[in-house]
Amino acid sequence: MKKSTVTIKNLKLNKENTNICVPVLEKTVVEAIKEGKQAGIAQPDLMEIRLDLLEENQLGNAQDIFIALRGHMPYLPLLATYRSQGEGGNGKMDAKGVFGLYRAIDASGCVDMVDLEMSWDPAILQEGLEHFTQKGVATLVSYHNFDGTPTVEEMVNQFIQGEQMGADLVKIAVMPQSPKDVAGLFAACANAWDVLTIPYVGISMGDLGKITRIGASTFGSCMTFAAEKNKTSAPGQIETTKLRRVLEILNDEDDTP
Ligand SMILES: O=C1C[C@@](O)(C(=O)O)C[C@@H](O)[C@@H]1O
Repeated sequence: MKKSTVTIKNLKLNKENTNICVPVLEKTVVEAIKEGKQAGIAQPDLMEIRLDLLEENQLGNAQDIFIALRGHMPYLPLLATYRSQGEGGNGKMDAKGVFGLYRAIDASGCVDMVDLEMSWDPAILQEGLEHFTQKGVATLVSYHNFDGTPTVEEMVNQFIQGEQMGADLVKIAVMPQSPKDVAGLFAACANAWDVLTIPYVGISMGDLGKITRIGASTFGSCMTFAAEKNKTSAPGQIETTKLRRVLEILNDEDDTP
């Protein structure tokens, strides 16, 4: 059953609310715990642990990051992401390996959401979606293109595909080559507003696309990725506290003179 709002703890993910997600990008479990606690001070709405950036010998203990951060910030939803090299990350494992890693980490009981790439082997992607749905872990199906921006129609189709696969949320992050591409991403989100039931995330990356990290709230994108100072996981990310301020100005109904 498709839901228009995904609720995790006090967080509501839907097109009426834009939430700030801050990624943790460290090489070791110890550093990731330290950085996660530090990033939590700016009070993001969600935290993403980028497992693909951990050194390989750290992956066996990756669940300790989730356990420690849950203990430190019990209210904060945690997203597990292993971004493959093909989609702009550092991950070398195939979909089967990533599914296994997510399952191992989920044994901690501290994972609220997992990122599954649309480019995964379809059978494993389906298995992953069913497995985590059954476990009550939210599934975010994602598509990234660091080279360019597909047509509006293609992006809308990707949103629709994510919903049809049975994901709880769907995300696309694309690279603009022109202002027209940025407008295209906004157009795809505006269309998703009408045709999609599940919550969605749309990002146009780089300096050119920065406006989409702010304008997300106007176009129904339920999540925008921010960064700790000098710790961006993708080009164009804005610092958490600065982004929060801008979103507050945009969303403050009493602020119009
Ligand atoms: O998918 C995304 C979005 C992102 O690529 C961005 O552009 O903000 C950043 C990644 O950490 C995250 O997994």
